[in-house]
Amino acid sequence: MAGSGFGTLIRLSTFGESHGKAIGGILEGIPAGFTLDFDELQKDLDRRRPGQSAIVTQRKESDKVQFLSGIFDGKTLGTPIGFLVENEDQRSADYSELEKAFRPSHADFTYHQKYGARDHRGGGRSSARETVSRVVAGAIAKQILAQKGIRIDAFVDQIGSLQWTGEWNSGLKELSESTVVRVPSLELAGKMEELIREVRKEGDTIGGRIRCVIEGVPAGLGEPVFDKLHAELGKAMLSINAVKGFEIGSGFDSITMKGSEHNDLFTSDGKTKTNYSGGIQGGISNGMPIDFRVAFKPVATIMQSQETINESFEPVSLSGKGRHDPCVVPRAVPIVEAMAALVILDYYLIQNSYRQ
Ligand SMILES: Cc1cc2nc3c(=O)[nH]c(=O)nc-3n(C[C@H](O)[C@H](O)[C@H](O)COP(=O)(O)O)c2cc1C
Ligand SMILES: C=C(O[C@@H]1CC(C(=O)O)=C[C@@H](OP(=O)(O)O)[C@H]1O)C(=O)O
Repeated sequence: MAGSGFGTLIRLSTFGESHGKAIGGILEGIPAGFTLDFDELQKDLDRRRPGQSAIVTQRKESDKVQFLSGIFDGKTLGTPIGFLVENEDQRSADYSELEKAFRPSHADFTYHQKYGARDHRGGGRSSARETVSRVVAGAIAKQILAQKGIRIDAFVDQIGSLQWTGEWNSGLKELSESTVVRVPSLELAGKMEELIREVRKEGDTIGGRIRCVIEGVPAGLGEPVFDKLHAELGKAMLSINAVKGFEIGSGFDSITMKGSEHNDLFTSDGKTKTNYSGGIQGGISNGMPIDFRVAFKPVATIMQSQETINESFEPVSLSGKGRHDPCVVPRAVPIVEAMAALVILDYYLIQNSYRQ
């Protein structure tokens, strides 16, 4: 069945439900002979892990990855890399009401309509628990890209109406990662954390935005016309749970600009003075930083009573149970980086296949 695999030369397939035995994946196309840094990989998993701070879901998972194939003596073999991460802290009884009723705006209703059968425990396959596999695969891709001088930095730049308006440079990454929210400002981090705590106290949720900057990408990556680089990045980002928007470069602000303001004028080294294109023109990277933003909704499970319907479409009221994120963006930062890394490595290898 379509839907659980992503990519062309670098191809990730994932499996698993939130309250099943394990989550895992098969990653194909990783070149042979690459020495993996397993501590670095675990760091990315820890950045995504539930229970990492007081402002995220309190489900406690160790998220230790077990590699089953494709790696020998710490080096990739070029064969499929099979891996899994066990689920350790499911509390499935919290979800018994969801066997028959649907949470408004989660995926309970649509999974039921599509398959006529679903694992209602913790949202089953629709839970963002699945993204642990993306982070394992993306961390491997990110390490390979780093060796080629390509770095991927995502960070939170908005929660609710609190927005970071500073100038990004990769030197800010350490600062942003030192805050639980993952925003590059200590002052704003405090305000954002406070906002998330308040929202959680009200039993509610709030949305936010992640910006991602990819530096060191050579000109030439991207496959027009249907597989444009920004189209693939857009698909990768929109496949992440709770994502509602993707903007590259000037994005929706371009609507009100004139060509004379918006054109990125060349400099003598083939770069451009401005980067409204966000590093991609005609679906092909132009050598400038790739720069995009991803909008996340306030997620569905709220600890307040709401009217909904059951499987017979009768009205029932439902109040969220279980352990949930009041705001998902701090934990989504490594997921955005992982999906970006899978796309860039895939397109890098495709581009190399054109060259002798
Ligand atoms: C890191 C992360 C954590 C999430 N945690 C929750 C959560 O605790 N509760 C919840 O209702 N949704 C959560 N979501 C969102 C749901 O997985 C998502 O809304 C659901 O699958 C429906 O899909 P859609 O919102 O993309 O349409 C999370 C998403 C991400 C990226
Ligand atoms: C467990 C994780 O996050 C989960 C994402 C999620 C959801 O609905 O997306 C709902 C909550 O868990 P459950 O699936 O048990 O309801 C979160 O705790 C994780 O990211 O590892």
